[in-house]
Amino acid sequence: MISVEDALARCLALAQVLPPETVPLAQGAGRWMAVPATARRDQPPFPASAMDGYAVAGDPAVGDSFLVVGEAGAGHAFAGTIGPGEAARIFTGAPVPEGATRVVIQEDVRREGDRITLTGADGGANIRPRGQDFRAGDSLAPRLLRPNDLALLAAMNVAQVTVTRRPVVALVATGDELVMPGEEPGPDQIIASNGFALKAMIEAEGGLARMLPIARDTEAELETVLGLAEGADLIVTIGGASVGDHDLVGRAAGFAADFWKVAMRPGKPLMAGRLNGVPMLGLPGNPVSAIVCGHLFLLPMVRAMLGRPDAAPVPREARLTVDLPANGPRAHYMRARLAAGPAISPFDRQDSALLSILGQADALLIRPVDAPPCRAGDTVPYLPL
Ligand SMILES: Nc1nc2c(c(=O)[nH]1)N[C@H]1C(S)=C(S)[C@@H](COP(=O)(O)OP(=O)(O)OC[C@H]3O[C@@H](n4cnc5c(N)ncnc54)[C@H](O)[C@@H]3O)O[C@H]1N2
Ligand code: MOO
Repeated sequence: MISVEDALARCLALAQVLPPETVPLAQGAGRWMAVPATARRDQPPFPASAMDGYAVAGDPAVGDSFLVVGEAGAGHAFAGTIGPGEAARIFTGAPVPEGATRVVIQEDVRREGDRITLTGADGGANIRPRGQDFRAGDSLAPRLLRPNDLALLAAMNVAQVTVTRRPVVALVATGDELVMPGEEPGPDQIIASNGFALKAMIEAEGGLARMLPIARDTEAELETVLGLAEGADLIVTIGGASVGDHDLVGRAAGFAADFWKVAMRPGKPLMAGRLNGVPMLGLPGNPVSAIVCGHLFLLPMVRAMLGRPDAAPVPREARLTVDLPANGPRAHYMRARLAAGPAISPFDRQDSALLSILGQADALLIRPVDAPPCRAGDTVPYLPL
């Protein structure tokens, strides 16, 4: 058995960064930027009014009056200059005319014909300086593109964004006992569940998951289904990783193992290697084992293929709420719940078949190999789920 750290390093070494591609901005959501983007203009490109009102010069006081000599709207500048005693009607987003130094909001003005008199003063200049948001040449560093980033890129006049090609991950569930949700299981069958969590996890990270048909427990069928994974950047099998007579994944034709078995709980039978040259991760079948290994190894591989520098999970720290006994020779990733503090409470039941517990968990409390007993109040590492 190898350590979790060694297993992760080996998984990351199997994952190569994929090539970039250019997509229209409207298709950029959830994609990983491959190179920085550069603003092509200042924003705002001119001093802009922040309010509806009147643009005036100087530092006027209540009671002062001005002649309205023109109008500036968003998209329609006033070409003239504002001199002493003059004002321009102005609207939010409009370029502030030459000579004007502040915008008096219309609530602070009485208008009679083409004259205005100040009745109040909100005190602000109400002018957004040119380039206050960003300047031409400013750059946006690579990131997973969220909706806010797309608006920023659009404002920068970046119409297309260069992103890493999405890693295509083929998911192959194995086992005679499995049927898909909605099908009628036989008396000795269960519903295949793990692939649904893994697909959602992969896609939330910017990958594309292809769920292949369930492979029954014969070498021939496993080979057929693995053949359908052609074109995938990463093949992920679920189940059939352990030592039973029907655990066939490690013996699949074309599979060259890099490692098998990791000193961890859950997830001991994890394996990785290449299937006919394509990186392959063999997840254990127990639902919690498959999903925990998905967080610890599969998502880091997806991130590495995207070219993300932050591929490996980074543990955080929380205060333990209960005493825990010494840990054994396998690192334990205990399903746990976080509270304010943060405080962390492991669930009493840690069987790796319990999806109902995983559903209530929002963290994995990490108990390192051979960790001594812990007391309530001790600081412990965890990974958020
Ligand atoms: N003698 C030993 N037996 C086992 C060992 C061991 O070291 N020695 N390891 C145990 C551990 S730890 C795990 S984890 C499991 C993993 O075994 P496999 O990867 O071979 O998984 P299966 O046997 O195929 O399935 C285990 C369990 O999970 C259910 N399963 C499988 N796939 C799915 C799926 N897609 N969705 C939902 N549930 C699934 C399957 O029905 C089994 O109940 O081995 C232990 N045994
Ligand atoms: O360690 Mo196995 O991965 O369920 O319980």
